Amino acid sequence: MAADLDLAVNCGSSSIKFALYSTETRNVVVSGSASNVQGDAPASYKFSHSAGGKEQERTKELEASTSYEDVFREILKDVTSEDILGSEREKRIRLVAHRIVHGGTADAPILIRHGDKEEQEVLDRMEEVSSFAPLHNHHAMLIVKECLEHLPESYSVLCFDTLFHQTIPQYRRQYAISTPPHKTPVPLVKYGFHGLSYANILDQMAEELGKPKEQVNLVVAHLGSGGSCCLIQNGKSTQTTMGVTPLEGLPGGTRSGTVDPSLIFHHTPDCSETVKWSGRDITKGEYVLNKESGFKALCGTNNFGTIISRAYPSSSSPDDAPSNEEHMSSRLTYQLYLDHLLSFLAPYLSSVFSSQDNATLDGLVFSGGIGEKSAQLRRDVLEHFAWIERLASSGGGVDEARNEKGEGRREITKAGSRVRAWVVETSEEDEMIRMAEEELKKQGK
Ligand SMILES: Nc1ncnc2c1ncn2[C@@H]1O[C@H](COP(=O)(O)OP(=O)(O)O)[C@@H](O)[C@H]1O
Ligand SMILES: CC(=O)OP(=O)(O)O
Ligand SMILES: [Mg+2]
Repeated sequence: MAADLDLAVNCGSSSIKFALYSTETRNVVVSGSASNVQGDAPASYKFSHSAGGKEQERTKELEASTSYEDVFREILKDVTSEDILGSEREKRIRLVAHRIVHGGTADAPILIRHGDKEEQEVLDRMEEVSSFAPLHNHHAMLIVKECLEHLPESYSVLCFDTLFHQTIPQYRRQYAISTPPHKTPVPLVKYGFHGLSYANILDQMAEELGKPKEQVNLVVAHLGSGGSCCLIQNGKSTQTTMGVTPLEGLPGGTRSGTVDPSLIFHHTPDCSETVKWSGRDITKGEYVLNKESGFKALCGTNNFGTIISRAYPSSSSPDDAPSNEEHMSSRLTYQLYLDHLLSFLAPYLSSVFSSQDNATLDGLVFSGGIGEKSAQLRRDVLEHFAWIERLASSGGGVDEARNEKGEGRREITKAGSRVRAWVVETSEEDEMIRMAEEELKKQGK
């Protein structure tokens, strides 16, 4: 049997999402995710696959100390087992599309296969970039190596989050800081991340609106363990909140987001010292800002669902009532997050409305784990922009029923709204497979 499946592997900071696609139909054959990877609780994964016309689900809880690459090894073994892929097992995999958060200066995806003469050079180049996405790149590259070695017949395609943001103008990429005296692995400018997600959301919204991508204007909030916002004008990224690394912008589960840069020298005066994290050295400053900050530092948990339920406890379940301390710290975390989010969304919306060539806002999109699941956050954001509807006497604003109850991709504002808002379930995996297949074709493989 010829290789008839493509695998997408999305290494997030706390999750590994994966999907196997049929090369012929692009239908998803297996899809799943691991959560709590490298977290405090033991990692677990689940996936579903169709067998004999029926959807079947498997789940597995792993030991607390399981490393990132061991979580992936378990998943690969399970997903390619004989009862799922038949006797050909992993030989059926034609290519693996990998999400690599930081691509450095790469301006296209990179396609490699075990034994290619460029293999080591690509791995070395990517390792150099690793410290610019400390929660992501190193782990993702370990998984690339694992796939190169254990799936030697398959191509690996590195799909970079940074590619989508190459259209951001130079004056927004540049930081107002002197050039360092030493050579850095990549120029110290804004790169931006979550690009695979933004590209997928743009595709979905163009389809939803029945418009060519080149005419679509969106303000997108991708809110997961790490969150960012993106301004998309005429189908191109023109601004985003993350920077030279994924630390800038919004706070996340364990990330500080933007803080006064001087803060770290007072908080952790020895910040250039290194600490071991996940088998490698990172500076203490980066460790504090990436792993000991964010929601976790503010209120003790990095789960935004828990934060909302503690900040706004329901009177119908008094048994689950949070302690006063949990309630107060969660409320503060929620208010801080909402405030930071609004401080990025407001200027993005105003950029669209004040544009000289195309001032139509097609949508304010909520996506990522938090954006897709938190109706309250979406409502609070939209209520902040209700003055636009009042000024225009549009009668628009949030549609409570669709915001609270709906499923999947949907508009959550009333007819006539000037700020039309949508929930879009992003699929970085779909975008990676599209990108990887295009690259394979381009290279005539
Ligand atoms: N019911 C919920 N309400 C709000 N946020 C939630 C809920 N369930 C999960 N989340 C948040 O979604 C995040 C995961 O989002 P996701 O986009 O999958 O993350 P990743 O950054 O790992 O790709 C979790 O860290 C959690 O904070
Ligand atoms: C770039 C980034 O923060 O990715 P994720 O949200 O998947 O961790
Ligand atoms: Mg993610």
